Amino acid sequence: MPTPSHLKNPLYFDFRAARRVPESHAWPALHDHPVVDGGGAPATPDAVPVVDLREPGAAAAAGVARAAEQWGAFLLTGHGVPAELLARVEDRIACLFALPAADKMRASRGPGDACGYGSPIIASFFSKCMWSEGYTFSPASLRGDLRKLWPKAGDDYASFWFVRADVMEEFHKEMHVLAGKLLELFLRALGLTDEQVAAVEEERRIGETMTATMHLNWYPRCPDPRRALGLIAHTDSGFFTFVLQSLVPGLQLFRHAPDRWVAVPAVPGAFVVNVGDLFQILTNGRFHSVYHRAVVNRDLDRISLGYFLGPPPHAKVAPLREAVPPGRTPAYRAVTWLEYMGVREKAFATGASALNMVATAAESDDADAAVHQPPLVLSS
Ligand SMILES: C=C1C[C@]23C[C@@]1(O)CC[C@H]2[C@@]12CCC[C@@](C)(C(=O)O1)[C@H]2[C@@H]3C(=O)O
Ligand SMILES: O=C(O)CCC(=O)C(=O)O
Ligand SMILES: [Fe+2]
Repeated sequence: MPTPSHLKNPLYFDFRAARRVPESHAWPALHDHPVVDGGGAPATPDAVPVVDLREPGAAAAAGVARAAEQWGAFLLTGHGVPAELLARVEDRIACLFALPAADKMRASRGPGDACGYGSPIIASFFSKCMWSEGYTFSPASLRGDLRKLWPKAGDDYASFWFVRADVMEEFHKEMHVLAGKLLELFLRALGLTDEQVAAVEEERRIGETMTATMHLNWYPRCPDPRRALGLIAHTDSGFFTFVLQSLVPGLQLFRHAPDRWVAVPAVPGAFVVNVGDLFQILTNGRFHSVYHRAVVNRDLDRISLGYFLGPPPHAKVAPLREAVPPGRTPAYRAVTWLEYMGVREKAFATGASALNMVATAAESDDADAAVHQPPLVLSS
């Protein structure tokens, strides 16, 4: 039988055909820290915090404050996005990744592009490859992008994404509203009163201008999961991220004292919320971004969706006045998201902390980015 053409494409690593993990995909130092279960009884040291949006305002705000200060992440339940919609979204994602390689490659993310198919941006900073594929897109322009990528949608691809873009659009609508609610809750969690929340929005227009980007991950089952890595340890760079993980767990959060990876349980219908670096800056370091990674599985494919919220790329983000203690200088200088991405790229090259690089001189000694992250020793 002739080899299907996509398997001859040297740019495409065919995870399905792999019987072992080649050197190109084998990561050193994956097991330097133990992995513990984050699904234990609430309030035990390793239990990932849960915030239920059905709780009365003050209780939810207190839960968010605790989680964002101590973990930089939490499981969000009671958020109101229908389980049935989430199931359709997961189904759409699975269909996308099941497309023939040639179709996926057609959407390849080129160097310098923010959106497209392939490995995420962070992969380019490492010489090893990750055991995953991804697709990044802006939900605001999804239909147009799909039309460009797959112009034949509607006939050849009739059963595929384009005709079902409505599912992702419906999801985006729900998430956009939820993101606004969560932003407000985060501000209340910082201790801002209703009036201060309104004044911050009036002055900074954070909620009004917040942008959303979606990144879908596919982690194919892997013949030797102890040697491979689905997604390298990182912090998300924006304000905050909603992660929807399938029923196959794989997301791990890094925790100190003692250093360990906490495996986030797969809770049906829940989102994981990650605090990102720009939110650490906005909150003057009160809420901290979370270092996390995704591991792979021997028997099961895993998919996840990241819904990333952040400022418009050229808007300056500086610590909120209300978050800076009286008489102190802000802990970080103002940066745009684009500028910060550049700083992070340099930080990856030198093993430095990007957050420390944008800390103000007066505060950089106690800016706590490095405290929450293990050194980046994985590049080889
Ligand atoms: C909005 C974004 C955040 C992200 C870069 C991006 O422009 C789109 C993809 C996102 C992602 C997903 C995987 C991990 C990550 C570090 C990456 O390389 O691409 C994040 C980026 C981020 O949070 O900086
Ligand atoms: O797959 C996951 O659970 C995490 C994904 C993630 O961290 C990301 O897309 O930034
Ligand atoms: Fe992430």
